[in-house]
Amino acid sequence: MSRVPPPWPPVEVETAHRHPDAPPPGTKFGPHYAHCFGCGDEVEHGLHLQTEAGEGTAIHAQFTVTEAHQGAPGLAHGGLLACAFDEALGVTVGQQLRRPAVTGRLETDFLAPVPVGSTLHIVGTLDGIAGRKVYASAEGRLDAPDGPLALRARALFVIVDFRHFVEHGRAEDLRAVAENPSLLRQSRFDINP
Ligand SMILES: CCCCCCCC/C=C\CCCCCCCC(=O)SCCNC(=O)CCNC(=O)[C@H](O)C(C)(C)COP(=O)(O)OP(=O)(O)OC[C@H]1O[C@@H](n2cnc3c(N)ncnc32)[C@H](O)[C@@H]1OP(=O)(O)O
Repeated sequence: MSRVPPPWPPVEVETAHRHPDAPPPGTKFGPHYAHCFGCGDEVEHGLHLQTEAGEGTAIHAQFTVTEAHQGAPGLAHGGLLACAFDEALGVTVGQQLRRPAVTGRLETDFLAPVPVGSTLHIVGTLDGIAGRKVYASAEGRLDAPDGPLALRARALFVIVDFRHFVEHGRAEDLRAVAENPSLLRQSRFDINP
């Protein structure tokens, strides 16, 4: 099987520029939602991905693989690694463009096994924008920002209206957020605008 990936981005794009209000490099973001599996601080066995703004459109993210994240004995489950990239790239798009967006497509190349106890260092960047379509990609390295390359991911995010979340979210969870807005750890998401 050829390992040569198809052209990326797959369509003609404009350069994606960071929004003037995007936080400066070094800003730590914290979780965006307490119950988010990728970053939430109230999800016991979640990924607890830590994210921080980088230069340009980059985001730096890290998470440590725990026993709860195993697929094979002592190795991270591939789906959870893909989840980490979904989250990291979602933060890249959300924070650098300051627009709500959801994942339309996510592809992941698993280049090396990721053992329990290792810390994955992810860098995500924006690759271009075409209307509502935002293309972003990321690399993940083992145990150090310049450690061995373990994963690569590419994703299409689609910019949506905030109504997307209100119309599709389960009513009791939306109610819980309305009653306790601090569950949205970053107050930018207003579920009742
Ligand atoms: C002031 C604001 C500040 C914000 C600050 C933010 C701070 C917080 C930071 C960060 C937080 C975020 C962290 C989250 C991280 C995790 C993210 C996730 O896991 S998201 C959940 C999983 N994804 C879904 O549940 C989507 C489910 N899918 C849908 O709802 C729809 O399919 C949707 C919205 C993706 C598209 O539906 P349509 O009806 O709106 O639009 P259509 O026309 O179908 O698609 C638009 C374009 O995209 C292409 N497209 C869509 N899906 C595609 C695909 N799979 N492959 C290729 N192209 C696709 C289409 O072909 C179309 O392209 P053409 O405009 O015609 O050129």
